[in-house]
Amino acid sequence: MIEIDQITKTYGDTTVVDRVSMSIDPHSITVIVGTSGSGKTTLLRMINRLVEPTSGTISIDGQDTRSVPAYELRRRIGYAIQGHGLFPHRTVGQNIGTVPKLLGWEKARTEKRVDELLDLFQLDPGQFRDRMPSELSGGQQQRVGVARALAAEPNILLMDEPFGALDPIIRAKAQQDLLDIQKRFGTTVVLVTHDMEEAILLGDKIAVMDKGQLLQYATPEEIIAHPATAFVDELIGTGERPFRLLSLAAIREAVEPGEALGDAISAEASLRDAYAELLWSGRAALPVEENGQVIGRVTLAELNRRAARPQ
Ligand SMILES: Nc1ncnc2c1ncn2[C@@H]1O[C@H](COP(=O)(O)OP(=O)(O)OP(=O)(O)O)[C@@H](O)[C@H]1O
Repeated sequence: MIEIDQITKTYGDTTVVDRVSMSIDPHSITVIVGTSGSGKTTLLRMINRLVEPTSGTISIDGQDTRSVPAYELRRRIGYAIQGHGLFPHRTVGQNIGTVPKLLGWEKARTEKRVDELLDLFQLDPGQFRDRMPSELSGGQQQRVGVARALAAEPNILLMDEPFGALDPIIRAKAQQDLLDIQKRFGTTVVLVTHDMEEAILLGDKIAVMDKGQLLQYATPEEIIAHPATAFVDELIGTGERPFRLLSLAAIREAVEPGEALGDAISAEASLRDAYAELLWSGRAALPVEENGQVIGRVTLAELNRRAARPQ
């Protein structure tokens, strides 16, 4: 559990983070979203003390972070940033092994971990371990950046616009990777983005910041249904609300018994995907398949119901 209590950062007369309090549950993904300059990065960096708070406290599992040397905190907490921040003159393997080396892991253990992470991110170790960062594509560099942040098996991973520089297809893949990895290791992830779509896709909880203040901290469903202020509403995009609700759930959750005509859709796709397919194909229902078997259908009527404002 990360407990942020009345945390404030001022530079001269300017308050960039203003008495923010929030509790972050372990094993969850929390997304901090807001416009440029709202204080997201500053808030994130106060968690690992890359930025020292002016006042307020942050504790991790009950321990005040000020009681731990900053360098030790930063070895314990993974940190990945936009543009990956890899060391240009070190190989991929050396980059990923940075923190294990600082922690004094034995060479064999570090090498094993490096190869394991490369495998996990679908980069063949034999092919990629000894390359320099400049010999990788942007998407590959970004994966190495996240692998490096995960190298010492941190319980907490901080990510600052990690997917900002990626094209839409690689970005969708990287987001899915993150969801899979988070599920597999149970890492507590705190991620900064200015993209509400990404926040809704990834976040168990979303923290909306504006001008240094935390306007709302709630589940995506709650934020879409009951935005705390006009600014939060604007950030969600009024015209997008029904589609955002539909994109939160998989088709599996709305399957009902019965038949439908035409090509089936995967139960893993989102309700938003089902809605698009229903409109595009002019059907009132789609067959739904899972593991190659039709398991029922999803109907336009049910999606209309689910896209309406929650009561
Ligand atoms: N070291 C610093 N000295 C003075 N002002 C700073 C410093 N670091 C950040 N700021 C100011 O604090 C405010 C918040 O910055 P921060 O980087 O936290 O915002 P952000 O929400 O992450 O923005 P972006 O999405 O553009 O990265 C900005 O107005 C910025 O200019």
